[in-house]
Amino acid sequence: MTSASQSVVPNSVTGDVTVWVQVLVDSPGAQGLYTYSVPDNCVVRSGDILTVPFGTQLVGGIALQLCDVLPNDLDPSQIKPIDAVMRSAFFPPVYWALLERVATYYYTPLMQVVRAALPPRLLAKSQRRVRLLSADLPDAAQLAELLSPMGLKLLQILQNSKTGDYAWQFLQRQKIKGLAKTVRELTKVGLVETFFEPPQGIRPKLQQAVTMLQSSPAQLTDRQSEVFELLRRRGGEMWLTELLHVSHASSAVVKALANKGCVTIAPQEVLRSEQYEVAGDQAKLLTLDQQAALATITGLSGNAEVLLHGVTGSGKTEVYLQAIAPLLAQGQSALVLVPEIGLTPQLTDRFRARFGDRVCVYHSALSDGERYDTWRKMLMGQPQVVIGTRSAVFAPLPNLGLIVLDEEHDSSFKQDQPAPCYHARMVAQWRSELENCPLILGSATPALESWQHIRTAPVPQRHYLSLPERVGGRAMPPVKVVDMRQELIGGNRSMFSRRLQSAIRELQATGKQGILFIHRRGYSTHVSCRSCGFVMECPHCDVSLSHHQTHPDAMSILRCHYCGYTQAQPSRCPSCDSTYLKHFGSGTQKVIQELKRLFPELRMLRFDSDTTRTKGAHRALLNQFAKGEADLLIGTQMLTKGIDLPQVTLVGIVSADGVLHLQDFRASERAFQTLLQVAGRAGRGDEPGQVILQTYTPEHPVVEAVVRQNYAEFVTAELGLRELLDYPPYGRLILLRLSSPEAEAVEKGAEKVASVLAADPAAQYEILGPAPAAITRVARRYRWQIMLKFPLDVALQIPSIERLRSVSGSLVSLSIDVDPMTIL
Ligand SMILES: Nc1ncnc2c1ncn2[C@@H]1O[C@H](COP(=O)(O)OP(=O)(O)OP(=O)(O)O)[C@@H](O)[C@H]1O
Ligand SMILES: [Zn+2]
Ligand SMILES: [Zn+2]
Repeated sequence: MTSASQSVVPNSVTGDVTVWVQVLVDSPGAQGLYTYSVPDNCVVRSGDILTVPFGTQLVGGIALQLCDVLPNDLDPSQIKPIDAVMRSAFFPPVYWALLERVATYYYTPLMQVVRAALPPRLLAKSQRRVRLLSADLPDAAQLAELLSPMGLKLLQILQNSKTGDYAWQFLQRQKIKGLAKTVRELTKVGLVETFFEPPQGIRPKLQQAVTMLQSSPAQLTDRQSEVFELLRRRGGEMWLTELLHVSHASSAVVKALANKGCVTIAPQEVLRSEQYEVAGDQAKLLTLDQQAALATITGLSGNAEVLLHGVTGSGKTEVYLQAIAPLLAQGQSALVLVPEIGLTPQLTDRFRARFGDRVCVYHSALSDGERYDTWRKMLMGQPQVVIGTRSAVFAPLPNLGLIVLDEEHDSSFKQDQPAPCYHARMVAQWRSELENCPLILGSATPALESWQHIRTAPVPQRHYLSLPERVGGRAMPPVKVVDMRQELIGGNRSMFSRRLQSAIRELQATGKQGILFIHRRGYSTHVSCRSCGFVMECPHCDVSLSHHQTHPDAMSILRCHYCGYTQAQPSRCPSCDSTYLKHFGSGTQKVIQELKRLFPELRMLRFDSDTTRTKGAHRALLNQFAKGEADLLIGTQMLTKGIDLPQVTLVGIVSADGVLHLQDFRASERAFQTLLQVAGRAGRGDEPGQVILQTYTPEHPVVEAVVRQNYAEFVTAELGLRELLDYPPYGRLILLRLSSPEAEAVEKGAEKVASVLAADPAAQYEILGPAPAAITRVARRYRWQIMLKFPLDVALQIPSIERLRSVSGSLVSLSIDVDPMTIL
């Protein structure tokens, strides 16, 4: 594939030079680019959305590249013309350059990247229609002279349409010879145009609107002038339903106004978006550290990268807000990326309070219709702030002035599957280069990669900015470690230490609130037989089943967190028939049951992916908690981030061990980040906070680092270990994942792929594996992997994927993960 960035050449058809266009075709059968010719009367630019003939169909496509020489293996007589230009200059050229870069770096076909970037079904099922442009046609004699017989026939058909338009497929059935040519003929003389109708379900939503036409019409009835007056006071335009509702008038009254020529009633596009209501808010007086950071950021011009390293509660968000405000005033837009939807409500509220409806939210939990509308709003080019998760890094914002990645260390910025397995931080770096705008990476616990990237290379465009203290001189909450082995020795068999219990009791007494962090959702992590040791496992995956039980009398359910398999818990051990099945480990549900037993009065809210599945559930739960409707918020990973509630004085970590003992070279880094983030939720208001961290391994270096809350110290030690092993950020990785329903096929396939990799003369990598994945079977597929370790500063070059796929065998699927984050 060739680069689209060099191809902003408008089609200048002069003389007999034929112009060819290379098109990215949106059809499941399409691979790579296809060449079409551009008909004489047609102007194509790269970035246009086209329809092209493909096989027996007409499909959507995107013009990537224009050329005036045909690749020499192609026969000009075999090349078909494009059918029509549906939308001109839909995408700016730098946008294409970005998508191409993603495709190349992540070894993914460009069309797949396009699909990841575009809202769903934008091209896929769009329907092409033809419409009459004007009702006043020239007279019959003139038309007969102007048009071919087929042209006349088409015109007649369209005139018979009530709406003046017909679907292409309908017209094809009307026996018009050379429909495409005929439509072009009519287009050329300005009688018709073709357009894309968005797919069903995501077409623009229309609603009747009433618009005032005169300022003070005479001769109205009392009722009519009342309604008219109301409309005028509301700015002269209202939705019909709203006007009827507010004025208590009947639609006959409004119709009468329309008949008298005072108003029009016409359908208008409603842009669907999440409903919200927030009070306005003003810029805060910055602390000295914030001021210094903001001064650097606003002083940047063009491409630059900033690491904003601010401890939890140091006011990073306020810096983003004040950095964005002047951009909007200058007509530029900003993109703010956040890791998870769970923490967007509070953040989006803050942005909306400051910038009102110039804020758009874009994430995968929106309905297709909402996503489509948000896209349209973005493309309209008004200065705006888009807040979104990972995929919003592709938001087509014209005139981008700044990109912010909040909580940049978070692993949910990386897409694990499907391809492209991109990291939004990487894509944001490219985008800021291509758009020539600054990028801010914000975190209390920066990723080692980001820290190393900014700190080591003394490049003028990279800035390290620090906010070492909390706003308002608030203290960081002290972290108290409780050794759970000592508790056991002291006779406490509960999962709550005496210290945590008394802290919870104190919460209740003083009316404060607390957050309890548990590593796992569900009830317990696994179920096994005390008599024979049998562990209940998923029949489709090599993992143990988790036990779920919503309340003590509810049925016990076993669930696989990898494939969703669910079964009732048997009453006897399937292996030895004993009745001694026991639950091990504690999930959110078990913690809640235990707390209910210890503190019958305690009001609790559970916040994990089980309770936040429905739309708006995050916001509802957080609102309830913020309003003081519960004493304790109990949840998983999700509540480590972003929650900013001044009344929270206690954070309890029920067991740090689950986070500490993961088997991956990033385990320590992740554990440190998670624990420090969750600790940071305490003491953000006027009352000081405290953190109680329970563990069986208090001497673990990560626990010690969390107690000292010293990022730099932790990072220095951790970087030393990484350097010894050439792991990132001292080397780079590509993970090849193979899977198959056949155990033997995947093992053989992995070995063959590894031997091709080893035989590559250009190889600059070290091969680790092939080896079975840590979880060797998921959803009935056996999994193997091969890790390639590259030194820094060499290109991540591997043999072609087609080659690797061809040797891996037909039963095996192979995917490539560049810079993998999870290696399970
Ligand atoms: N200059 C300021 N004056 C007064 N209050 C401020 C100021 N800056 C921020 N705040 C408030 O301090 C609180 C913490 O700020 P913010 O949430 O932005 O911190 P943060 O650094 O993003 O924290 P975290 O990383 O923990 O999410 C917020 O309630 C915010 O409104
Ligand atoms: Zn048993
Ligand atoms: Zn399973």
